[in-house]
Amino acid sequence: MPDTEKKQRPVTSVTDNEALEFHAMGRPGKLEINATKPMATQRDLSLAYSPGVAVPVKAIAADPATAYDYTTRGNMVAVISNGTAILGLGNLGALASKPVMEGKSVLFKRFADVDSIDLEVDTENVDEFINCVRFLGPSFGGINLEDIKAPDCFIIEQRLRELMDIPVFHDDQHGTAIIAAAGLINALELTGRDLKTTKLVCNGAGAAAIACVELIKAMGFAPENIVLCDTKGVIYQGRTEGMNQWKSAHAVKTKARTLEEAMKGADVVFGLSQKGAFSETMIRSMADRPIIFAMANPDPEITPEEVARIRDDAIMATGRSDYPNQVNNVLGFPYIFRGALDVRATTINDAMKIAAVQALANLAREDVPDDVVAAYQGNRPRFGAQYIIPVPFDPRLISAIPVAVAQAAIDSGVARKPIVDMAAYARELSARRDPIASTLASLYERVRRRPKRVVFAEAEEEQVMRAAMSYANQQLGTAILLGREDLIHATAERAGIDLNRPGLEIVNARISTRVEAYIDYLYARLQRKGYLHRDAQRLIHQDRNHFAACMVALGDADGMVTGITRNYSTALEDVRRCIDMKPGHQVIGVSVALCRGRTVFVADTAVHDMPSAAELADIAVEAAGFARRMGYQPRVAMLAYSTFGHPSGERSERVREAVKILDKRRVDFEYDGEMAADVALNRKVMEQYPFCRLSGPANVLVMPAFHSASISTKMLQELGGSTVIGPILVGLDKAVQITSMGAKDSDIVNMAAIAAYAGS
Ligand SMILES: NC(=O)C1=CN([C@@H]2O[C@H](COP(=O)(O)OP(=O)(O)OC[C@H]3O[C@@H](n4cnc5c(N)ncnc54)[C@H](OP(=O)(O)O)[C@@H]3O)[C@@H](O)[C@H]2O)C=CC1
Ligand SMILES: CC(=O)C(=O)O
Ligand SMILES: [Mg+2]
Repeated sequence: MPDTEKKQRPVTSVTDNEALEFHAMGRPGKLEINATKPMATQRDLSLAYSPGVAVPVKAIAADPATAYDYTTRGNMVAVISNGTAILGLGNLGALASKPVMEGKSVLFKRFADVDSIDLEVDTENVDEFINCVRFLGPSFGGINLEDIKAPDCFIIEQRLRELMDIPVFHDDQHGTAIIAAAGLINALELTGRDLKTTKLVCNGAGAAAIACVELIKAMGFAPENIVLCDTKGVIYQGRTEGMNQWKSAHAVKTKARTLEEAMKGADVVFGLSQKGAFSETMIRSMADRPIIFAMANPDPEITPEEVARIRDDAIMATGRSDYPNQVNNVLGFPYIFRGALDVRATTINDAMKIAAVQALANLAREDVPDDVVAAYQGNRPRFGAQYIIPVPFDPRLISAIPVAVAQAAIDSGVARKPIVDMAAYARELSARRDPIASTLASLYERVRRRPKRVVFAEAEEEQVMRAAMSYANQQLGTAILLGREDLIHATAERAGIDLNRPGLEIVNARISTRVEAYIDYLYARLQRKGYLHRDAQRLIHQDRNHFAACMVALGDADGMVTGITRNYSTALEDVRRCIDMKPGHQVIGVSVALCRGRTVFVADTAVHDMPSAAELADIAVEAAGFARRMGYQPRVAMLAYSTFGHPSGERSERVREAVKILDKRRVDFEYDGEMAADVALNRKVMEQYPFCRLSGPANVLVMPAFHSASISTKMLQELGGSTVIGPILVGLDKAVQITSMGAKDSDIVNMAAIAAYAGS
């Protein structure tokens, strides 16, 4: 495969089954609603509901602006669709659009901390749709229209903008136009082209296409240099078939009648139409250094691999996250609404859109921070053909785009609550982003760049096999399936998994040529610990954990995952017989709990039952080191049931002692204790102890003993709605991870990736 083609290869792929299981697992769908105020006591209810609620009701009636102070309105956006143009899949109806709309809602939350709810309106009648939405203004700070077909979307958006006093923004139009324009500015710069003389063909003349063309014309593109095409071919002056007023506004004088004719010699082509609409002949006929944005989702008009096969001078972008240069409105809508909501804008106007375009284009020209380096395919992305637009995981987006949008809203007079200190606003925005998702993305990316051989010790189990397949599919390396071939094949057949694919390898311990080497290795380690040679033989022949751990110990695999069929401590004992701890380290378990945009590391959740003071200090050091490797500045709280001496007790005394040991060791991270969990996690409660040395709420919690660590993380997961990853084993000399019994395939893949990462 030529290098250019390799560079364009998608780096992740998911199967249809995985996609369905992802949506079905746990609570079906991708969203839930949580209360933000306590709802426990009679008093809480009296405040939240009758009679207390009457007070804000009257306040809002007297002054509607106070709705932003007393309700969710100011941070709440509705994602509304009728499903008439779902991605590039066409008109599949309101109900079928729900997964996409839920997806947009979670992206609002994930990227910009905007709360959002999806509303699917089951009508194709424009007036009915408008009448349904126009009365929803009091509920929301903004309306994000999505996947509504042209030309209905133009009428709907225009009328709703006139009827409502909050931003109404059709994402497929303006979101797409903003991102495409930013990418185009940069691609033109890279190819030395001038906006005024560049020739562009846009295939598609619907919502996204018309908005893109309008925006770039507003930015100075010459109207006569843009040719629009739709299913009937070129939109030329005088055409009557399949026309509407929005298409007519962009009709040009040209002899070209087909897309193929229009694309001859074109500098730029935008695809906002359908999968496969561009042929190799069309791409070949374009000018030198062509700019190709194939933006149809989920499958582009032409794939980067196809383009790379025929030209090596193209700048290529798609709407997908698994190729370089993702031109997708996900880079826009969360941040544009963030900025608009924060100044209580009445609308999102052209000045705000152009500010977003400039901010995005500029960001791609700056040096990228390290977390983007890891999250991007290949090496440090530098402004160039493979990097014309920031990646969605770029942590700078959350401050750069909303600030630009908010400033433009203020300057153009549509902000109801101008921001005075923009620098402070930018800092606040950065604090809204939790780094864990980009950290995990970087971790996966780093493994992808140096793929690893990970042995899945319990490959006869279905969820393990699924995880192994996903590991291979995501190009993280080779997944070694350890088990008996006949049983592995039987499990695969039952699960409908095709084992005949690259990246999967079966190792049968019974017939492996490495058995003797493993037995010798194990016997040498255990002979002075009461084990006979035949005990070592038995362990290697009969126990897959020992076999797998020896594979890792002797370099036949880079990492190992186990834990589904055996309890944690047994699996750990098996592994420890074969693998030592890293010199100068302690083996501990760290669990990563993600809850409502906040991440905390909890230790030791796996190894030490009743740690001594010295062991607690070691645990703090290991856990802080791990948090740092995951991209956090550790603030370690040494937890107890007491806080700074009250109430006193033997267990707390041990924690206090651990703090003194850390003092003596002069460690290079923040720590303090002993303290109760609320003091550690709640800034207000911590303020009652002004001498506390932590500069903010703790993000590393060292538990006084295994039982409290285990109980609290399990409660967080079951009752607190947290996602808990781990326990992740830290401090072993080789990369081994143990999942909990009953872990899901996605948990196992995470563990395999973490093992592979540690082994890199
Ligand atoms: N990357 C991104 O961020 C985004 C990508 N898109 C993608 O753009 C595409 C269009 O979406 P949207 O504008 O919302 O949908 P619309 O339904 O509003 O418009 C679709 C347009 O595409 C035209 N079209 C469809 N198939 C072809 C074809 N084979 N050749 C030429 N023209 C064709 C239609 O022509 P006609 O008018 O003759 O029916 C119509 O003009 C989708 O694939 C969508 O996924 C959309 C938004 C964002
Ligand atoms: C990305 C998007 O919104 C679309 O393809 O419709
Ligand atoms: Mg869309």
